[in-house]
Amino acid sequence: MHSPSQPSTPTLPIINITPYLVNDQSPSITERRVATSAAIHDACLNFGFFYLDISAFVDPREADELASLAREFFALPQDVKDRIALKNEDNVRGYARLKENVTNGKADNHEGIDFYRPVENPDKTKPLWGSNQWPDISGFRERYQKWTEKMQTLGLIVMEAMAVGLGMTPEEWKELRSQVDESFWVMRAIGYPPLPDDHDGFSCGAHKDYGCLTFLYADPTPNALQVFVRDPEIGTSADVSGLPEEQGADDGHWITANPIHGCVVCNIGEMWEIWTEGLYKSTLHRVVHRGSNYRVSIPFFFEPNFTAEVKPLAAAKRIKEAQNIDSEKTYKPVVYGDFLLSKVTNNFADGKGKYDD
Ligand SMILES: O=C(O)CCC(=O)C(=O)O
Ligand SMILES: [Fe+2]
Repeated sequence: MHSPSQPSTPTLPIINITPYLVNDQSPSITERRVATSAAIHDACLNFGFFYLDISAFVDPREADELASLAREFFALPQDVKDRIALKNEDNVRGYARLKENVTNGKADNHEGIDFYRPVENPDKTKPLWGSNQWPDISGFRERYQKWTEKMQTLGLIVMEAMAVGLGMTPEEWKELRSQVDESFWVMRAIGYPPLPDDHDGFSCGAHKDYGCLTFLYADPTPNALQVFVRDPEIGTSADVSGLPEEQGADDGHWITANPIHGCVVCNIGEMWEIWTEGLYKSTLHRVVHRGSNYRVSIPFFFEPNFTAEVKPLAAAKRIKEAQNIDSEKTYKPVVYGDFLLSKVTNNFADGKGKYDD
């Protein structure tokens, strides 16, 4: 029970995507779609995070299988895992050892494999332009590739639901869709051994996702993912030490986002901040896994096309004007591929990790 002086901990909304899956234009479905879109809009305004019930879209056992395959890979001897090391390729596709990635200056207590959208004419000497490296485990590549296809379809579905939530016209949605229909996606399989008490850092340090939409599947391990909820009323009770000032200045606190079977955790990345000129904010999150088991998570990052021009949307401007919301800062348009390239190259030069700004 909460004492009267303690604010109750908010929980992230659970939103079911089913109304957008059925091919039916009846008034009742339209009504349900509008309600789904309104719920996503509210979640993006208030949290930047929500649970998306996708059990009508994929069999949850498919995701469980991905986690088992990842577990099988992470259990291999170090030298076998290193055969698909990042440095064999373009430095972004492949395996990173435990503590290899650094966030906010501290080593992350996880290992992982990253896959990106395949490119035409791969050339591993060019940043981001290499080939994916697949573990030599039966069924791994096939199952993961199937997941990337499903998550790309889901990405377009959720984008459409968001377009409706923002009141976009069909023409505006068509234009936005053309910026994300060949998503330069990233998929990651992450393995988290328990965080030792004396580790100076986190399982995954606090960061915002930089792209468009993240669909995170995680195994059932509780008390691992934490989400920073802004709340100017409460003031900061959060440990934001070690964060860059622009990330640590907000008032709020950390809440735990435990996995819900049949759902992925969905959050918005910084491209949505540009599209909406800050109406939707991407939200800090981190992983603190102190349990005794080995945790596996599989985030899929649905990103804009490499050539997408990400610029403020008229629909978001209309909402801001109607509600007299001023922009706190100006959001400069970016070409997504250029943004990603400069992030990847700067980060290598500065010794920063993939989660750093
Ligand atoms: O493992 C998790 O729960 C979160 C991982 C994450 O935030 C990321 O890879 O961007
Ligand atoms: Fe993240």
